[in-house]
Amino acid sequence: MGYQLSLEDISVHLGNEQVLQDVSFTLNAGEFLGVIGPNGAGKSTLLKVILGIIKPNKGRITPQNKNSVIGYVPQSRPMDMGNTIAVKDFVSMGLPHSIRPWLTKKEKHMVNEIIALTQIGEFSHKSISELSGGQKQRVYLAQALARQPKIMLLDEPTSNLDPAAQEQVTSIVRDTSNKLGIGVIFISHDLNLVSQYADRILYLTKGNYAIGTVGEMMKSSVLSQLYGTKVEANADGNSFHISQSNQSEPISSYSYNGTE
Ligand SMILES: Nc1ncnc2c1ncn2[C@@H]1O[C@H](COP(=O)(O)OP(=O)(O)OP(=O)(O)O)[C@@H](O)[C@H]1O
Repeated sequence: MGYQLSLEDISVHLGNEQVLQDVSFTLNAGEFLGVIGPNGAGKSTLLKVILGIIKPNKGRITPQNKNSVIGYVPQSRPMDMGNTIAVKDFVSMGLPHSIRPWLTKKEKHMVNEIIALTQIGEFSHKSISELSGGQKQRVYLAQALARQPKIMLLDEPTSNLDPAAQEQVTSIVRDTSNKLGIGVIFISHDLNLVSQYADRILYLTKGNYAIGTVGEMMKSSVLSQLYGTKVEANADGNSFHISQSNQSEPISSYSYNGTE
């Protein structure tokens, strides 16, 4: 059946706010879960709870002691300007700790496989500071994969990237998840992007959430509950236009190629 991560009735209060309330879901092996929601909804808090950085006020995550199986990819940002480490060495730094200053044949083989999977071979001898934003994100992904994680948490890994690079990074994550059976939690502000790749979508708003396939999530009843106002979703072929009943302009429109 593979590795599963289960959250049961997770609630988190921060300051005076109820950020997460009774959130429950199971992430299956090889599943890609897209997490969307407005600013401050609790998306990063959810990842921090899974990472064990924030202790929930209520609820339980199983299995416990899971840090050795988690890979983490941060938000893309202009950084590493002075990072002169070669890409290949940077990826190798993700390997589980070893006191040896060299790589075994098996480790070298694994690093090469990951480099191929994340499509970073053509610049693997360059230094990090010479790469574009999209190339860097693939390198971070590769380093996280070197830990041989069972699940990957990605916190807006495609923000600040151009549309082509966003597509490339997300599709590589999808392929990797399929090939290695890794469960993925992928935070994004871009419903268009994640709905093309995700098996399920978790939509968070402060203190509320819904989870389901893209088709399930786009039902008027689900959206109305999340936005706290009546929302109409009209399906015309492969696209949806979501508009608030009292406004003429759609608040969100998107297309997707998924099937229900
Ligand atoms: N350490 C903290 N103490 C008090 N409140 C906090 C703390 N960390 C986060 N919060 C609050 O919790 C809420 C959720 O924050 P979180 O960063 O999880 O949201 P998010 O959905 O990831 O937002 P964004 O899309 O802006 O990244 C916000 O209202 C934030 O102000």
